[in-house]
Amino acid sequence: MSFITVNRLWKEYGSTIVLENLNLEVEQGEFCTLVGASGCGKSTFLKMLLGQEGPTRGELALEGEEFPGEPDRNRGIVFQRYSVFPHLTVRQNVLMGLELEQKPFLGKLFGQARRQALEKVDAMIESVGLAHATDKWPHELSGGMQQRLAIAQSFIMRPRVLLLDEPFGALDPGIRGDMHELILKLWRETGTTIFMVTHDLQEGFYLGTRLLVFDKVRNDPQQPEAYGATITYDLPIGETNGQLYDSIESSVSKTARNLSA
Ligand SMILES: Nc1ncnc2c1ncn2[C@@H]1O[C@H](COP(=O)(O)OP(=O)(O)OP(=O)(O)O)[C@@H](O)[C@H]1O
Repeated sequence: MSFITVNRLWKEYGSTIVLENLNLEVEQGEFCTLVGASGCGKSTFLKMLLGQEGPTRGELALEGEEFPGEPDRNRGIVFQRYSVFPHLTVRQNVLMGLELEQKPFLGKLFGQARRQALEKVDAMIESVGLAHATDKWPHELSGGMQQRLAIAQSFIMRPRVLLLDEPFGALDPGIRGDMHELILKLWRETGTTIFMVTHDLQEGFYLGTRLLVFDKVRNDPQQPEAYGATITYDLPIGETNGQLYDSIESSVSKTARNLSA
């Protein structure tokens, strides 16, 4: 049995078909990168993995069990725009998840439990390279630092599945390189299964162990909502040649032009 099974999965909103007939088996610890034209349903797929959206038809299973219909601590997400709490310091932002997990009603830890939690928090802050900024507020941090904080917030909860929705899309190229090394380090250390959406095919090839291309095989210009996207390529990284790269890029660009026409 695979860790994650996606079997004949469809997602529709009213008469709009967003995703059609997705089939996928993912093992624990894989790093899947998702690329595709804007509007092809990549974020919708992440929302289904998170439990924010349910399938219209088909099966989505975690270790053979139906995916929980609500987000839970097994699954974390990092968005492109910083999702940290502006009224909490770096340390408080990372501590918050542990406090809510252990004290769901009070949201506060005391004494020994708090000291133990803070040890973990400080180790995580160090691990993402923010040790010098522990007591700073989010507005005092650069974009890259805020994303480091969002990543720390997610990893401290030790999610089994981590969803990254264009997490580096708003960052400068130089900073993106540093973030790539950070995410690869944390992924190797934790063995978390990652799904990451990116618009950058090169980033997808560099980071993932597996590249999933979401694309529309059929497109009716008169009725763009009549057909959904599906997974047109599922490539183990390292076995891809330049010709295939060019053909993915041209197919995704063609769909992007159709969708924005
Ligand atoms: N709640 C909703 N109700 C109706 N339509 C929706 C809803 N959520 C998403 N959609 C539609 O589903 C399609 C896919 O959107 P989605 O955001 O998943 O695409 P995407 O591939 O992630 O795009 P991008 O790369 O621009 O973020 C879009 O046409 C969008 O309008």
